[in-house]
Amino acid sequence: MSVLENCWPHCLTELERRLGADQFRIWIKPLTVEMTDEGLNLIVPNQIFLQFIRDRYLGMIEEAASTFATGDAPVIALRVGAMQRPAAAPQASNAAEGKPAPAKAVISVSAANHETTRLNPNFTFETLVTGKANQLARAAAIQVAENPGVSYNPLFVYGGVGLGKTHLIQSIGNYVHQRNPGAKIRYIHAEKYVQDVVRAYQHKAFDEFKRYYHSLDLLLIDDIQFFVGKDKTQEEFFYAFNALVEAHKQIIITSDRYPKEIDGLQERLTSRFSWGLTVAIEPPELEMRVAILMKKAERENFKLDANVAFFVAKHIRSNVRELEGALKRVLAYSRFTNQPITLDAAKEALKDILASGSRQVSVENIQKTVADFYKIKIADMHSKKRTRDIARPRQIAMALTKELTQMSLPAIGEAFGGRDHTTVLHACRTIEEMRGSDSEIAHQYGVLLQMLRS
Ligand SMILES: Nc1ncnc2c1ncn2[C@@H]1O[C@H](COP(=O)(O)OP(=O)(O)OP(=O)(O)O)[C@@H](O)[C@H]1O
Repeated sequence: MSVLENCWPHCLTELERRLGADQFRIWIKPLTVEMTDEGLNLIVPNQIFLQFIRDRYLGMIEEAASTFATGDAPVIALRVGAMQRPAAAPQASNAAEGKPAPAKAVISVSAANHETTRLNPNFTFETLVTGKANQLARAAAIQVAENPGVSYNPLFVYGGVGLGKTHLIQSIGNYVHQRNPGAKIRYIHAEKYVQDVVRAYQHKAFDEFKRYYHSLDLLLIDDIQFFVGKDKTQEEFFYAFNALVEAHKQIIITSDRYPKEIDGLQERLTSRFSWGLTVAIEPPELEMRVAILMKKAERENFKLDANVAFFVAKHIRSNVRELEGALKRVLAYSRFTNQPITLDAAKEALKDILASGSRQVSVENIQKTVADFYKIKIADMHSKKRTRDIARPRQIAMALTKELTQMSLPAIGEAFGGRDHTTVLHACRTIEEMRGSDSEIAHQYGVLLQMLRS
C-alpha cells in the first residue's frame, strides 16, 4: 500500500488552505495522481505546466505530503501525460473527496434589490479570484461582511487602477444584502456623491440629503480621492461619517492611495479613516493573473488552454481590467474567425496591445518614473551617492529594469552609472527580499510596476 494512500485527501485540504480555492482549483485539483510504493506521481498536461508546478508548488506539495504520510518522506515525481478535465462548477473546490463541503464563507447573490443598493450582482466573493495580491484585503472584507459595523469601521481599501477595489467592496455589499435583505445599503462612486451634494445645495435639500445618508446601514463609497478640493462635500461626508460610525453602521471606502497620501483631503477625515482598518490591494502576480483569466473564460463557457492563459498573463501585467479586455479580444477573435483559441490565435488577437506594451518600457522611462516617485533627481540614478534615500530608489529602479526589460545585468549596471553586474544582482535580491518583509516597499514597488506598465 502506498505511504500516501490514506492521507492524500488531507494533503489536498492543506494545499487548498495554503493556496486559496482558485489557485488550488486551477493548479492542483486537475492533476492526475498515481500512487506508488514510495509516494506518488503527479501527471501534468505539458512541459510548461510541469515546470510551473515544479518551480512554484512542488516544495509545498512535498511538505504537505511528509506532514501527513506515515513513515519515510514520500517521493513526489512529476511527469507529462493526460490530465483530468477541470471541474465545471467553480464552487467544487472542496479537496477531500466524499467529505461534506464546509460551510462557505461566501454566498452568491440572487435577485437582490440592486436598484436601491446600486450594487452589481456579479461582484461577489465567489467571482473574486484570490491571490497574494488581495488575500489580506479579502480576509478583512469577509470579516466586515460577517460583522458589519462591529469589526473594522471604516474599512479602507486602497490600490491602483483596475485592481478589484470596487469588486471587493461590492462583494461585501452583496453578502450583507443576501444575509439581510432589509439592510439599507448604498454603493456610491465619490463623484456621484459630490453631485448629490451639489444638487442638495441647489435645491436647499440638505435635510433630506442628511436623512438619507445618515440612515444607511452600510455605505460603500468608491474612489474617495475625488473629494479632493470639494470642501462642502468633505464637510457633509464628515457629518455622515460621524453619524454612521456612532450608530455602529458600517462604512467602506476605497481610494487609489493610502489615506494620508491624498493631498487635499481634510485632516479630520484622513485621521478618521485610520480608526478602522486600512488594507491594500496589490497588482496580481502571474499565477493570480492566470487564475483570473481561467475563471473569466470559464464564466463565458470557454475552455482556456493553460499555455494561452500563461501567454496572455505574462504580457498583460498592468491591471485586471486590462487583463479582462485582452481576454475579451481573444474570445471575440476566436468567435469571429471560428477558430479554437490557440497560442497563435491569441498572439494575433493581441498583436496591437503587445506591440504598444513592448515599446513603452525603457530604462530611461523607469529611471524617470522612480526618480519622480521618490522625489530625487534622475542624475541620482547614475551617481555614486550611497545615502539610503538615494540608494534604495536606485535599487528599486534596477530591480524594475530587470523585471520589465530584456536587458542583461551588465547592461543594467552600465545604464546606472557604469556599475558592476554584481551590484545589480545584489539590488534585485535585496528588493525581492524587502518586498517579502516590508509591506511599504512591496506596495511602492507594486505601484511603480503598475505606473510603468500602464
Ligand atoms: N481578483 C479578481 N478576481 C476577478 N475579477 C477581478 C479581480 N480583480 C479585479 N477584477 C475585475 O477587474 C475589473 C476591474 O475591477 P474594479 O473595477 O473592481 O477595479 P478598481 O480597483 O475598483 O478600479 P478603479 O480604480 O478604476 O476604480 C472588474 O471587472 C473586476 O471584476
